[in-house]
Amino acid sequence: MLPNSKSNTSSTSCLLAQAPSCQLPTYSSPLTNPPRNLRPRLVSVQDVRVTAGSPQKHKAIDLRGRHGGYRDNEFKERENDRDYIRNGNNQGKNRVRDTRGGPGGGRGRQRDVREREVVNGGAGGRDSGDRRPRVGDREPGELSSESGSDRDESENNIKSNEVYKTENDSHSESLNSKKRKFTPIVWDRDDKDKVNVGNIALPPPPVLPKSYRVSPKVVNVESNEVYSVHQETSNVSIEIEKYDKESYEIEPPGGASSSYVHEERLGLSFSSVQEERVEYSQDAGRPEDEDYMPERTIRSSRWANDANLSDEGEFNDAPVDNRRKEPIRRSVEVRSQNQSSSSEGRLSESDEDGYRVRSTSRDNYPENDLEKDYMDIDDGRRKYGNSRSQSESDSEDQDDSQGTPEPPGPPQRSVNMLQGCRSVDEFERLNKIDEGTYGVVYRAKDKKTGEVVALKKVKMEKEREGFPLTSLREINILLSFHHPSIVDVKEVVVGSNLDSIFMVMEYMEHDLKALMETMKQPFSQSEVKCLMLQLFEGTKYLHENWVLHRDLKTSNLLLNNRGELKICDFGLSRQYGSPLKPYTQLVVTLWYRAPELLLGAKQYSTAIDMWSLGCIMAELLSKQPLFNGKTEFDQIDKIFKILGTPNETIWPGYSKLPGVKVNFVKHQYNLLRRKFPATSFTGSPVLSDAGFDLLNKLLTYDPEKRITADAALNHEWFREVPLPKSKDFMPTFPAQHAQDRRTRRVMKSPDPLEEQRRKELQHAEFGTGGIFG
Ligand SMILES: Nc1ncnc2c1ncn2[C@@H]1O[C@H](COP(=O)(O)OP(=O)(O)OP(=O)(O)O)[C@@H](O)[C@H]1O
Repeated sequence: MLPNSKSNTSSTSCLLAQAPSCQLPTYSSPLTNPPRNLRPRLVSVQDVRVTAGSPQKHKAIDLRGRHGGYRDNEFKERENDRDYIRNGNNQGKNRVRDTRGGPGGGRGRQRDVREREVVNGGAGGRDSGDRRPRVGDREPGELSSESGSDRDESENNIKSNEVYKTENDSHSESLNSKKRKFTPIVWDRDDKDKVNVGNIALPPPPVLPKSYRVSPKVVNVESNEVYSVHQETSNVSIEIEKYDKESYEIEPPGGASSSYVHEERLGLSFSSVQEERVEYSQDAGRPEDEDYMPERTIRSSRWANDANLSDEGEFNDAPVDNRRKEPIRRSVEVRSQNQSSSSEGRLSESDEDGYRVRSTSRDNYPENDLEKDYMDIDDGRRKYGNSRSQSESDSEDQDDSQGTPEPPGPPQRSVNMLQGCRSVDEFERLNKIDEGTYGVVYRAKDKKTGEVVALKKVKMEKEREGFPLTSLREINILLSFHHPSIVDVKEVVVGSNLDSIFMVMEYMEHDLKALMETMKQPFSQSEVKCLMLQLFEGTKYLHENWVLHRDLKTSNLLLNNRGELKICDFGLSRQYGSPLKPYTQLVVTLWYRAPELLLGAKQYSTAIDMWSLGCIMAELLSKQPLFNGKTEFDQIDKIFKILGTPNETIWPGYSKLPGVKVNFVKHQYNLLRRKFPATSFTGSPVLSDAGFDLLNKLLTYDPEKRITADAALNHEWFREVPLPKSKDFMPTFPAQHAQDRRTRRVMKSPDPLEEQRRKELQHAEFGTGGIFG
């Protein structure tokens, strides 16, 4: 039985009747004409021609208008509608907001900060973000809601001891009446006879307006590669070139600066170059391309000078000069490592999906351009690891040093990419924000515009196998997708020593994990609603555009002082399609990992992100991670203890999951409600019945029954009092610029990539597949 949430029904419907525009903002998918009876297809640059001078030509140029327009024209408008509703129900508050202007609001905001007093730093004094007029922290309706929930408390406490089965089953009942959009099904014309086309609406693939930019070649002396970043509004392709030993060993006169190495390399004729391409854009760099750059030598480029002059470059962490010869030997080692391990790197050892071997026949390409485009990212790493298709690899890997066969497809670009990307020297480094395993994030200032941005440097020094796949994915996706709830990548810039690549992102003052660790009180329900709405909106956008994030967690959710939440870190994200294919289960940070992943399901879909959102919602409400397991086994045990051990009845197919071999203890009850009572005398986080219903639906075991982002956006919780706080009224917090966020983190969840590495080592040593293997 579902928790009773009727207490607020009348007020909700009343609100809606007054202002139907209270509906949450919807973000239309960028493509307007969804294909019928076809797989979603990436609109290639062939399909979308943007003439030179188009406003979309450069993302950086287009950015302000795009975002401004989006927010101003649509989102704001709807927010106003929401405010209007609140005003209609709260005249006093409305008056305050309308008449106060800055000063009064400032007082309100300070009270916000005081109430949520942060441990470090004063009460907002150092806050450099926008200061909006603030009113009191708690919404007037909030208290009444909680007290309203009190009425149901006794009933709910009884329900909390009901067998979880009942609650989970009720989800499916409630969903029966709704059309589930869980796994969009697509098909080829060929498949039509197998699939009932029915009325399934295909989410349209993202539109990919062409805006072609190319970068200088970037030398990675560690892996003996030269990268060319081809940046389009919609797509980034990174071309990786390797050079043969002889050419590489040419001793440059006058020293061995990396710039000179670069110069020597560019001086080679392409016939002496062994070239491997990781190419994502079907015809990027077509000779007739208007943006095609005439070849220039590095000598004539400012980059040559910069490389020598940029030792003071604030972003150059890795010395490169003395290692010029090392990569020659390493190059050979790397290749042999690749051959023996056939690893595509840390991410996809077991990733069986998306592997499209590029053979000499065009027929072997996926027909679906969208699929191909993203899958080629995986393919790229595999290709780089294996150098070629599996069928060819045995014979050809052995004489890898003699040359890599040309991949089929469009003619190879033989131009020099010396224009397009700016240098990181055009930014002033302010401080380091965070350092992950594969990226370092800095706060920096654009010297020209004064704009403060975040620069994420792609770490390459740990890469044995070249450009990190996670970064390729992230750059590709973040440049393609535009949504107010997804962090915006403005451009890609290159390091002054030409050995690194940076993503220039909008700067966000906080991530939710670091922020919560400084807060004394958790977010209120109305604040959590505001955050969750934005989170569902961003996730819905991703899923509608066929992308799984696969690492949603509080440290990957950024918050600025305008109350805007944005999803970041797309390193683990990937394109998905239908029919589903097996993907690696080693995704999603352990604490946020869905049970189907923990139990070894080979196929999964958008529901894994929804589980993570359930964990996040609980964490926002309680300021504590919901399931903080130390190992996979511990994680699943913690889940079962709270939600009850699943069975075949509530989760058909459960018993066949590979991980269910283990004899789990049978926990009979769902105790989640105890953690989030409707009222509390113990300080537990309070959650209304409707809120609890949503949380339960997010944490539903059966992925097929788990709520979708779209359905979650329409959940009653967001329409009952306390209404979601407007972003303008969200509390602001002092930005703690000067401190690396990671060092401040108290509770760290195990990183899935680290986990994978550990497992690979275990696997190599013991040949086991882990606890569930
Ligand atoms: N645009 C941004 N503005 C401000 N801070 C940011 C931004 N992007 C990322 N950060 C900070 O950097 C941290 C790490 O970013 P991100 O997760 O993208 O890097 P990562 O190397 O992939 O990290 P991880 O190892 O946790 O996966 C975030 O948790 C956040 O604190």
